[in-house]
Amino acid sequence: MASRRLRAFNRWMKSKGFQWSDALEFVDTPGEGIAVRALRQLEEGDVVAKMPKEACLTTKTSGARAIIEEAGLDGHLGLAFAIMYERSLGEDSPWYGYLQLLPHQECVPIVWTLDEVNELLCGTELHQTVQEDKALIYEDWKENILPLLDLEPLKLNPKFFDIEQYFAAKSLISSRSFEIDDYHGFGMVPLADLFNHKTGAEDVHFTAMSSNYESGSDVDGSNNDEGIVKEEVALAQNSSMDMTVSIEANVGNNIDSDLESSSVSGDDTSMLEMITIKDVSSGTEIFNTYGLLGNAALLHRYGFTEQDNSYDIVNIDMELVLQWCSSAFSDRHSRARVSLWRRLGYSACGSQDSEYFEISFDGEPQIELLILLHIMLLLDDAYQKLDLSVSVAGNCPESNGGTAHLNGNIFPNEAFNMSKKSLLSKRVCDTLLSLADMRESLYGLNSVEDDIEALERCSLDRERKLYHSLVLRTNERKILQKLRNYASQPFEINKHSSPRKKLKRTTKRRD
Ligand SMILES: C[S@@+](CC[C@H](N)C(=O)[O-])C[C@H]1O[C@@H](n2cnc3c(N)ncnc32)[C@H](O)[C@@H]1O
Repeated sequence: MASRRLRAFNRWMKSKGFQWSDALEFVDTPGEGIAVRALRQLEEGDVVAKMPKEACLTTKTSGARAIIEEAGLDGHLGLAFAIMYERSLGEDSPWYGYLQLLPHQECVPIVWTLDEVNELLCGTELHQTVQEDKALIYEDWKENILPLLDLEPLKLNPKFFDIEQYFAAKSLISSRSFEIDDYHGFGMVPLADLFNHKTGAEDVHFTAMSSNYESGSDVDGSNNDEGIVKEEVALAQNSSMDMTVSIEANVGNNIDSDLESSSVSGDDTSMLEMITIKDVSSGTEIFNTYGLLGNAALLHRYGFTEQDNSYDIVNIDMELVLQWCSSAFSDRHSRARVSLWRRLGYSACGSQDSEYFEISFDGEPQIELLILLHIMLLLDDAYQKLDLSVSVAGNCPESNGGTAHLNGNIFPNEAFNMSKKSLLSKRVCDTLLSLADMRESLYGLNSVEDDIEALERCSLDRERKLYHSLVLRTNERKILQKLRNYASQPFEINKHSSPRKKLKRTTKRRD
């Protein structure tokens, strides 16, 4: 039996022209939220749901469109305003049936208190990011939303637009918005956002027929269907959203089994679709995937983590490397060596303001870090020789990556053949061990064993924030332990090492 809020949502979807397979069951579990399950076997390629774009909550469809455009609220800022605005209308909002199903906010770290952030995320990849996010979100609100409350003709009820409501709206956008198309931009897509995530195990894809102009209501639009392309639509910041489905008897606008035979199928640019990408067994949850994300990114955007997430990474900030340098060498030495490393065409991840080196799930450091440490530790003679060759060869064009230089004539040291193994001298390994200790010290006084024990004692239901932050902490610290193992027995490890996975940096990026 569907919960009351689900029944209301089903009625709302029906009234708005949503279509979904009667093989989908929406399951509402108190404390856990909603999941989608398969009531019967689904086959690869089944269109299991169709969502009208006009029924999605976007800056174009919201009643706040004129205010948003007049105030120049772009992107997520505009969408957050649209959500707050529709919420402020209560039952008068065309999205009331949808909004009543949503949680007030998602438990992502931006809605934690600053004390919780500082206590629970200390040392993790998210600590600084979330501190910065909270400050920036507050600034955005103060600069862009607050002034609108004073505008007489708008008559906005401040209660629905205060900072707390803004954070709540931002948390919903981060955890459940999709990029719809060029016209709508990001938006809330009812039904599509009911599917939970499983890393690397998607059952469905979310797709849209896109065209240059999407809406007849757009003054500039011309309903030109030329160049229609069927595209996978991304869940918010991600490249794709995959899902698994769950079952329960739907009331409302159920469509007989396979929606592909329905009248709206085909190149209909006004509809979004959910399509199974593999067979799904009866009775199992249907998952989407929000991308191949490590726990820092999962917690940051969606408020949960996964045990044994092989997409986890730890970063060593350039600042930490420079701290180590200044404890071992003069400032002049450090500056000159970093400068040579850069002139050879190397760089770290991130921007110049916040550079970092990745340590993979297996504990393998990014090669650029090894090369920097190698150069830092070169004896003066070798350094002078290398510096001279780089100068003679002229400025290294940036397009010519460091690898080419080191493999070619510019790097004269024969031993320097770019394999990780050749870079792992005793001194480089010792430095890696020091860096691992320095990085570890950021977690505070608790040992990793303390954290593991705390996690075992922790209840996911009652202490959600603590639980997920402990999963993040312990997994990061296990990677640092693997880095230590790597640096302690480099040749053994390198014999078996696999190519480092190229992982997308997700935690220090500004959304
Ligand atoms: C797009 S919504 C999915 C539907 C959601 N369960 C609901 O109740 O509406 C994303 C949110 O669902 C939850 N979620 C999704 N996948 C999860 C997972 N594998 N483990 C724990 N929570 C998950 C998280 O709270 C996340 O922010």
